[in-house]
Amino acid sequence: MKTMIGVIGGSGLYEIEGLEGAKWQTVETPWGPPSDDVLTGTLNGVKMAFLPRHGRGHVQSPTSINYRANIDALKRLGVTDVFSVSACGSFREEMAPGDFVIVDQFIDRTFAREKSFFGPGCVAHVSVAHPTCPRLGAAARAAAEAAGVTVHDGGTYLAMEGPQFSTLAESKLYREVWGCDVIGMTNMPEAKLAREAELCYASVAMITDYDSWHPDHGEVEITEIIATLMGNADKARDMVARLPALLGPEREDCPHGCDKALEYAILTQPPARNETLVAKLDAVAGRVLNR
Ligand SMILES: CSC[C@H]1O[C@H](OP(=O)(O)O)[C@H](O)[C@@H]1O
Ligand SMILES: Nc1ncnc2[nH]cnc12
Repeated sequence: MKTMIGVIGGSGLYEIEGLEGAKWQTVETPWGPPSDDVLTGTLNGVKMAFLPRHGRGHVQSPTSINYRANIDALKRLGVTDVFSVSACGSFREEMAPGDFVIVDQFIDRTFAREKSFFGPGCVAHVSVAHPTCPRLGAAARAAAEAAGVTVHDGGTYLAMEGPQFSTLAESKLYREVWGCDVIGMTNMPEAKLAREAELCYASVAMITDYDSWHPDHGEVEITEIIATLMGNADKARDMVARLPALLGPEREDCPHGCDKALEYAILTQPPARNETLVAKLDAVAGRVLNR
């Protein structure tokens, strides 16, 4: 099977460079419009698709992002492997602004978002015990290190609803009691939806600030975040450019089973399925619904 790398660019990363045959493609999905058109092309012989999570010009808030449409659009285009790149606050002294963290766990505190492609008439339960793909995480780490970034391997991402940053009490709770490492507003339900869509998913947290817990840094200042974001985005583009050589143009089945997540997940029996919902699931779950 051919590899197609999908990159979801977070705050500060609204385009990538160097794609051969680059074109912005409009993708229609049954879940509504994605955040923006998708930039497609080829890099080192590997197909690529880039989607700015908030849209070019930063139009969508963490709550208004149509996460289902974004994941569906990437799947519909043929993406096999998704790298999420996000601006995050840090709960760890050693995870400093400018560093990248390869996230491998999440605590989902979001509450105002559509969290599943499935529902009445087609019920499915996938495992998200290990919500990221170790194979992609290793590639992201190698690519970021080659780009000269300080990388931390593994970390728990607290996904908050936003758009306001956390209170001091929340920041301390997430850090001291829940043991989280980074905080952001967008990786949930994105990671859960990627799993439902049988896409391998890795999350790279680009640290911009120390949230509000750090005694020497005070509260989160958006001006500081933006300054750090610009440097981080350059490093992220360098990292992304190195991914095709690491993954290669041909792909085996995922050794961790991300691409078979729906194998036994759908509980609704064929005669009881809702035809309208099943039709909407053509890209996401066609592999198992049409067999
Ligand atoms: C730039 S400050 C907060 C904003 O940045 C992060 O976005 P993303 O995860 O897409 O990089 C964070 O989640 C908030 O949406
Ligand atoms: N401190 C923070 N909290 C939530 N999202 C963020 N994105 C960047 N910094 C953040």
